[in-house]
Amino acid sequence: MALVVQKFGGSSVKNAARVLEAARKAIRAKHDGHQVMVVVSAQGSTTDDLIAKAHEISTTPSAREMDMLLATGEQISIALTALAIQELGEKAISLTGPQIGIVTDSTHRKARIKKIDTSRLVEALTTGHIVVLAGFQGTDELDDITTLGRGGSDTTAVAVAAALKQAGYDVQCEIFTDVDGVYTTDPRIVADARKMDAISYDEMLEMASMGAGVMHSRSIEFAKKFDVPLMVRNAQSDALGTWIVPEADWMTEIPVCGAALAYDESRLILDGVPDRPGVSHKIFSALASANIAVDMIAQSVGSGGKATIGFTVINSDREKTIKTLSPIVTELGATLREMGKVSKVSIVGAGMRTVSGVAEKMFRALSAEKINLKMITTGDIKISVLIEEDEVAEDTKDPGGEPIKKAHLESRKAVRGRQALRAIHSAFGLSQPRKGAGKAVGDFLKRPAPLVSTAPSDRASAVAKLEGMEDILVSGVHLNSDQSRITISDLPDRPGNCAALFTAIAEAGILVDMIVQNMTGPGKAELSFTVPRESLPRALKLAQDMAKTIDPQCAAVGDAEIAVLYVLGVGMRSHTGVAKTMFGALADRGINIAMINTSEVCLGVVIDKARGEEAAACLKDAFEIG
Ligand SMILES: Nc1ncnc2c1ncn2[C@@H]1O[C@H](COP(=O)(O)OP(=O)(O)O)[C@@H](O)[C@H]1O
Ligand SMILES: N[C@@H](CC(=O)OP(=O)(O)O)C(=O)O
Repeated sequence: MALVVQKFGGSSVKNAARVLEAARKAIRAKHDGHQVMVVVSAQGSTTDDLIAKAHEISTTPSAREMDMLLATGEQISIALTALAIQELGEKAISLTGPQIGIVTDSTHRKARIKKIDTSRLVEALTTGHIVVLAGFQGTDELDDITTLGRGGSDTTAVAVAAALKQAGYDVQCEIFTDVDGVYTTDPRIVADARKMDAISYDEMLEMASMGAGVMHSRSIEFAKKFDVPLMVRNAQSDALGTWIVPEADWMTEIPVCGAALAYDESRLILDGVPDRPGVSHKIFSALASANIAVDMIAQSVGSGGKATIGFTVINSDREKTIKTLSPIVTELGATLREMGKVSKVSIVGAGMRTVSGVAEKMFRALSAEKINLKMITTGDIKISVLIEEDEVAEDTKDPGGEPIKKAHLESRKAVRGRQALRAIHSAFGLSQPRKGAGKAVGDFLKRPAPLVSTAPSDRASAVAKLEGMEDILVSGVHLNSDQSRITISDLPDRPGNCAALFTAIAEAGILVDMIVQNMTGPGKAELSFTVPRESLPRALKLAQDMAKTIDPQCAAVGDAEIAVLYVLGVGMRSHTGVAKTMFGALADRGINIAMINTSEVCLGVVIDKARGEEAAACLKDAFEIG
């Protein structure tokens, strides 16, 4: 007998008929001989509607009261779902997050889970109930209600599954939604997006944090950390969905597995920043302390002792970011400006680590659509570009006349972003299946299952293990001293430059690692990228020739004296403390950061080669890695 945790998203409980369908699925799993837990979200667009209600009263509602309000959405769903199960003849009990003891920190509206007490759940399961738990909510140490951030019910489901796995249950977690699984990209935007059989934890983590709204990125952190098998599937069919599993060799054969669009980010630019050690730390540690996760960071190399730092934050953090940075901007004698509406398009794939020409293919596809890249950053297994949007509102009516989430309506306004997503999806042939997926999924499922043990003593030790379950997980620090960097400054801000340059580099068979492009002034961009040191002379010559062709004003310079330092783990970007610790440790030793890359599985910085070993050692100390 296994324990099945089924999560039904807002779309899957949006009305009575859907609630009854969800109830039937839960009952079927019970009749198949499993113990069943159901985690539900608020119905349809309820959370959006509640937010709108609050805004009718206050433009700046307090986060604590918002949590009190938003948690009610899920409370309605659990009662209705439990009633539906009872109506269909099975035993069910509904429970809120606070009732079962999901304890979080006090960061209202994006609280992190600190621990889960499984005793009430175990008791209800043991007495034969289908337990219906409210997603997205918990309670802090003051007993105040908290919520986990938009889409947070996935995180509740996987966290509870992880906790019950620690308590000895053979757990499987199913995320029911309104699509058949995880697609190569949002199927609402790209008609030939393909459902994947399987995707790795890291790939899904990046896809989710880059905008694939089908999963909440933090839920994947739990799944990876606690080895919870996860399947995303359709609430209205019995078809198998997509398994999210550990990385396997076949996944790296194709460089890109998916693409994502995010349209809820703001881009901020800091001009005239003094180019000296500790400045990045000052800026990003202030943001981290305010719990603001910075996404793309592009820091130009700088001239005359001044650098430009561009970065993005989600729109809801925009005002807080400006407020937090204002005193620092004054102190540094810098200026802070904003760019208009932007979209971010990203490609993700574990194979990207080793295959060359990926960036080139992406840039070429975008150039063919005459899409201008305002900012570029790369991560271990992803590349993101920022695109300026025209301020055009598209049709915002839902075709089915059903209540629709604001996020889905917003996506329709990202006209250039959607165009870019389609171009990239087609360039990488993503509608074609990845080889080897079927067999690999089969192998994964043959893993031995843990024995069920619910003895009270085991439960106590399991609860102890869960203390700090959402703490940062840094698994390693890696130094690469074999890279060199090329910087092209004064690039005219127009489509096609990056495509031309990286085509030449890819044709020469040179593997590009980090890429950062930033706007440095009106109509001017600066592009930096790293290549293996032995390829520097060839890559530099190509870059210089290309720079001259693009504009005689453009100059390319090479720097062989760099080292690239990576901090690896999960949740590297969204746990703001990682960047803070990293920049802080380097700043304390007066080590200057020349380039920064962020992603969920890796934070990378370029530093002076002479200080590489020392920097690696200080980061190992800072993260307590032996
Ligand atoms: N790569 C992707 N694969 C599948 N769905 C995606 C992807 N990217 C975005 N989506 C969108 O995510 C939606 C499901 O998420 P959401 O509306 O939050 O569902 P739920 O209410 O079930 O939590 C899908 O309808 C789809 O439009
Ligand atoms: N109701 C919350 C939490 C959630 O996870 O919703 P869904 O599973 O429908 O994305 C929200 O809308 O953010």
